[in-house]
Amino acid sequence: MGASQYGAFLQLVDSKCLVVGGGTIAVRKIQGLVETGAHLVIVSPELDPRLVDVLLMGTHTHIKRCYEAHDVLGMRLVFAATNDADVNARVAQDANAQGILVNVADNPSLCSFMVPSVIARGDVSIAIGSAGQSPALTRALKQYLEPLLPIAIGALARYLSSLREQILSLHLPEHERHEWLKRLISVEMLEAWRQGDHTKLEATIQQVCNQYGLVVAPLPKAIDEYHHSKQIVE
Ligand SMILES: C[C@@]1(CC(=O)O)C2=NC(=C\c3[nH]c(c(CCC(=O)O)c3CC(=O)O)Cc3[nH]c(c(CC(=O)O)c3CCC(=O)O)/C=C3\N/C(=C\2)[C@@H](CCC(=O)O)[C@]3(C)CC(=O)O)/[C@H]1CCC(=O)O
Ligand SMILES: NC(=O)c1ccc[n+]([C@@H]2O[C@H](COP(=O)([O-])OP(=O)(O)OC[C@H]3O[C@@H](n4cnc5c(N)ncnc54)[C@H](O)[C@@H]3O)[C@@H](O)[C@H]2O)c1
Repeated sequence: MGASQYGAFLQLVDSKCLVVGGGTIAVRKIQGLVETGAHLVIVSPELDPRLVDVLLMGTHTHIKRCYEAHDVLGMRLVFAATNDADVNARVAQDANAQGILVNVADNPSLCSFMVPSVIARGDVSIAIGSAGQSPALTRALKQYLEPLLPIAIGALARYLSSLREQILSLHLPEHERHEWLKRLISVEMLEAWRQGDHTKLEATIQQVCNQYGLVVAPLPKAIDEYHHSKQIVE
């Protein structure tokens, strides 16, 4: 079955994003934004104390007043998260008039994008959504899937990325290159690695790399980190 909404991961470094409102829901949206490198402008007469640390980072701004139409100008994304439905609807209208993507916390029909539930492990993440049908289901699904994604999967991605760079630098014919890169990891290897058995992954990587005379770094530290993170989680 196809999806009614289009999934995408946004690159927001140095982009200005507006959050209208400074309560519980604004805090949640902001927590998901701070690590992206976006510059946040928060317009709200009141501010949840949890946002004090965010402002101390020095790259974000708080404008202590009610929303005004010009606040949306120059923004990449806009979040309407006040507890006033009329204000949220106005924010949506103003953002739409400027062609800016807008998220409206209390009205899915006014959203031009919805915020997914995210399982994040460094650069590896899973985003889950229900097109606004049931945020509670979305959140439960995240909790259900979370144990499947070890914390060290981010480190494994970095390891595979360095191998991939080496392979790309060999300038092999496209078909051969793709075959190689696909052989480096599979569902079976991932599952074994997740269970703490890294031999399959190690053997395949060695075999593939030896074939082309590539020097492989010793066993990915990711494996050690995996055991370590497992101990922390358990
Ligand atoms: C995923 C997550 C991301 C985030 O917000 O960061 C998110 N909602 C989360 C939790 C959550 N939200 C609500 C509950 C109570 C249970 C329930 O209502 O089911 C719970 C569960 C809880 O809190 O446990 C209430 C709620 N939510 C919306 C409305 C308005 C409406 O539907 O009319 C109301 C009713 C307010 C009221 O009752 O008046 C609307 C939206 N919420 C969305 C996202 C978008 C659709 C996502 C999707 O496609 O599923 C959308 C459309 C717009 C948006 O906000 O982007 C985050 C989980 C984060 C995490 O933990 O991982
Ligand atoms: N999307 C979701 O996941 C979700 C979940 C629960 C609730 N909601 C909805 O989100 C909305 C916000 O909920 P909340 O718990 O954060 O509310 P809240 O009362 O904690 O915060 C509201 C914030 O809006 C600010 N505000 C009010 N009028 C404003 C204006 N004119 N301009 C700028 N800021 C203004 C207030 O100062 C306050 O900081 C509610 O409508 C709620 O129903 C959404």
